[in-house]
Amino acid sequence: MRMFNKILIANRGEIAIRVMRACRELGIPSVAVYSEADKNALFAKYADEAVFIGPSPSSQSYLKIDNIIKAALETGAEAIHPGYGFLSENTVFASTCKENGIVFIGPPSTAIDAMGSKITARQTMKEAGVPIVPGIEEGINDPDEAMDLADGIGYPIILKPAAGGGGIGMKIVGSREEMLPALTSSQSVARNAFGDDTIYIEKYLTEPRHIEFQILADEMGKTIYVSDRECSIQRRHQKLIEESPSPVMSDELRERMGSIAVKAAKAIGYASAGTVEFMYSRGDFYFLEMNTRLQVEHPITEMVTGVDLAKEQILIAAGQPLNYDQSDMQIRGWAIECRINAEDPLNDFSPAPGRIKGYRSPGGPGIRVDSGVYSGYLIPPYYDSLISKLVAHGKDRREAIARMERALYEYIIVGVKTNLIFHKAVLRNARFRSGDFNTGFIKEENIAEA
Ligand SMILES: Nc1ncc2cc(-c3cccc4ccccc34)c(N3CC[C@@H](N)C3)nc2n1
Ligand SMILES: [Ca+2]
Repeated sequence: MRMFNKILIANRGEIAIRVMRACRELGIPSVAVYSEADKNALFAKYADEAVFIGPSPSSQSYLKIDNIIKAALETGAEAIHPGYGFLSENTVFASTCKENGIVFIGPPSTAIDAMGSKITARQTMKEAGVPIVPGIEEGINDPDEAMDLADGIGYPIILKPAAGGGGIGMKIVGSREEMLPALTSSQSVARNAFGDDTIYIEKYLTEPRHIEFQILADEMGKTIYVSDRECSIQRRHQKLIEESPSPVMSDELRERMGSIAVKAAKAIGYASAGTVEFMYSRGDFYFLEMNTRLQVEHPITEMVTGVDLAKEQILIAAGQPLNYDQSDMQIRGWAIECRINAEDPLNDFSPAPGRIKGYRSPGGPGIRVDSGVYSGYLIPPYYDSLISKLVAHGKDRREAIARMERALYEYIIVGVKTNLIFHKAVLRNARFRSGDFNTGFIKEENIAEA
């Protein structure tokens, strides 16, 4: 088993520090890459080495494959961890690493490709026996054909761009009469957003829950599910509060969904950490998509299982067999994560960068804060507005909620607007506390007026 001499983290902020912590615990030196705007950032100071890779805009720094490869070659880093976002699901980057003799800490690029297009993903899952939402597998372009297919599926249906994600260009269609205008508008949105107006149709599930399964797979094909996560508290497809396990989960359902998630991963020859997303509605669940990267919300899985997912990714990439069997995955207690963003709740939650003048993060029993900021830090406007992930673990959901509320009130961030007030409002909301919610929660509960 080869262990890397040095790992370069091709990311920034909290996730860069998270991966550097795993490196440090494994005794592996880390290399940070930073842009102009991040020259004073915590992650650049935390690493053993730091390399400047370009101007502030992501397109000239964190997305610039050549600059990152050059930094790895110059520092002699044998492996690169991409984190999430940026190049983490970019197959050209994964292949370029390989061509330069650098290990990409993540799945084989063939697995990333398999999940890249929603249509091929659906077809692959269907063949693997993974339940997918009733619909059609190939894209449609002919309106008349679309009308007949929609009749076959039964309204309401939802139109989805094949090349897209994050809900862009999706249209819910309630009846035959609405079909044509909806198809035309969905196609034009898809053409503008993705340069590809291929649309496919699915049966519309009314306000499903978003439940996802963390997967770990080694390079010999051994694959396990680690824990389930409930991610239904979202605004415009941005997750805000996640928890593990899901309030609707039972041992039986977990075994059923987990085994399907493992089947999905095996069908594409997956290796590393990955997440299979499902939509859950009235006891039925359907494959939504697979994320071929470590996700923002991975800490809640770590808190209830004790598995260090970033470390496991590194060991897997070094060719090690999985340290765990499925029977080792036991969920202990409950964990909740709140994404603390620098955004203005009174201005439609738009990003609100600026300088943090006062900062004190919460602590005490069951609290974990994964943050990339400090007092005096200037939050740049070029990247996402994530300040930190506040995670609370308790012996059960009630204690996890009580600890999260305590931590939210302890959290001091002065000088920038944040969504702390929004999280406080959700945590005290009766429907949230009952666990009986779905992806329609934010709209229905009008939390935004917190
Ligand atoms: N057939 C069918 N029925 C209902 C759906 C409802 C949503 C949806 C809509 C709104 C918020 C969501 C949050 C998490 C998961 C799904 C959603 C949905 N999404 C939203 C973006 C993309 N991840 C898939 N697809 C759906 N597909
Ligand atoms: Ca995805």
